[in-house]
This record gives sequence, C-alpha cells and structure tokens, in this order.
Amino acid sequence: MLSRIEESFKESIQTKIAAAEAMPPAIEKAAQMMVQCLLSGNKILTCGNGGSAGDAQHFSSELLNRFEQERPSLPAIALTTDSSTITSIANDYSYDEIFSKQVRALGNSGDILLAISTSGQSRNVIKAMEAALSRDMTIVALTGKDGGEMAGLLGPNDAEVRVPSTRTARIQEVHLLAIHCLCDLIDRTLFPQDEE
Ligand SMILES: O=C(CO)[C@@H](O)[C@H](O)[C@H](O)[C@H](O)COP(=O)(O)O
Ligand SMILES: [Zn+2]
Repeated sequence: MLSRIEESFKESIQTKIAAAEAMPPAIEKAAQMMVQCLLSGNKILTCGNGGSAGDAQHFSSELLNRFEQERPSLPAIALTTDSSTITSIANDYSYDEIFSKQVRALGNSGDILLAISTSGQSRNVIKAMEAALSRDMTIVALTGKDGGEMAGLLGPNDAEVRVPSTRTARIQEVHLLAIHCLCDLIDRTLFPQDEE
C-alpha cells in the first residue's frame, strides 16, 4: 500500500512540474481580468461539481474573507452553496440549470464567472458559461484534459487555465494551486505591501 501512496505523491509532483511549465501565462491573464473586474466594482461568481464545487467555495471564501494578508473583503459568490435554490431548480427544471439560472439572476455586465471542471464537459457548468456570456460577463475557465466543450465557448476576452493531465484527482490538485496563485496576484496588485 505504501508504494501506491508514494506513486500518487510522485504523480502529483510530476503533474505540478508540467503545470509550472504550461500554466503561468494563463493564470496571469486570469488574474489581470479579475483585478480589472474588482477595480471596476464588479464581482466574481464561481461554480463547479464535486471537488470543483469545493474549489469554487474555496476561492469565493478567500475573496470574501481573506487569503493571507489583511485587506478589505472582495465581492465573490459561490453558486454551489444554496441547497434550497439548487434543489428547487433541479426539481422544477433540471440539474443542468442549477448554476445558469443563478447567473441570470445575479450576474451583471463586467462580472466574471469562474467556471471549474476537470473534464470541461459538465453540462451545468457549460450552461452557466452560456448564461454568463448572455449577460456580457467574461469567463475564467479552470479545466483539464482537452478542455472539453467549455474550451470551445471561450473568446479572446476570456481565459482558460488548463491543467496538462487527464486524471481528475491530479487536475484538482493543480486547480487548488491555481486558485491560490490567483488570490496571491489579486492581493499583491490591489493591496501591495512592502516586501517582507
Ligand atoms: O472530486 C472528485 C474526483 O476526485 C469527484 O467528486 C468529481 O469532482 C466529480 O466526479 C465531478 O462530477 C467531476 O466533474 P468535472 O470535474 O468533470 O466537471
Ligand atoms: Zn476530488
């Protein structure tokens, strides 16, 4: 069993080494989009399924509360938390609509949708992206594998941060690092502090 555990650690390390080569430019573009969004008085909506729902909530909590430094709260809403809203939409309409219906209610021009999916194929995330585009929002997509159908929805003003892996667990491990990079860049840009 120990060798299985070591194998997982080594595979995760290898995925992060490949990601460190491939992902920084896309993360930087996404962070710049988010900084401009927040400076304009807009907000960031987040969504995803399963482990990616956790990541969606992780990101929004670090904006609303804090990442590592003391700074004012920043506006973000995870669309994955309101079980009454989610269950009623799924029950009355479809699980595919659980995020898009919220985007149509909450999203405004200039807001960003952070859409998280390791496959890029989750229907409810794709429909949330379509709703965001209809509301003149921009999109930061956190993906993996070949980017799936989500990648094809993105335009020049959007950003795709794609993990170079086909394994969901490994992709998620890098998504979390990407989320922390975004938070770090947002804080350092909006609230620069003397270098410690
Ligand atoms: O966390 C894991 C696997 O590590 C799972 O819960 C995973 O999030 C679920 O299978 C999701 O439904 C996968 O959706 P997606 O990442 O392809 O959009
Ligand atoms: Zn997981």
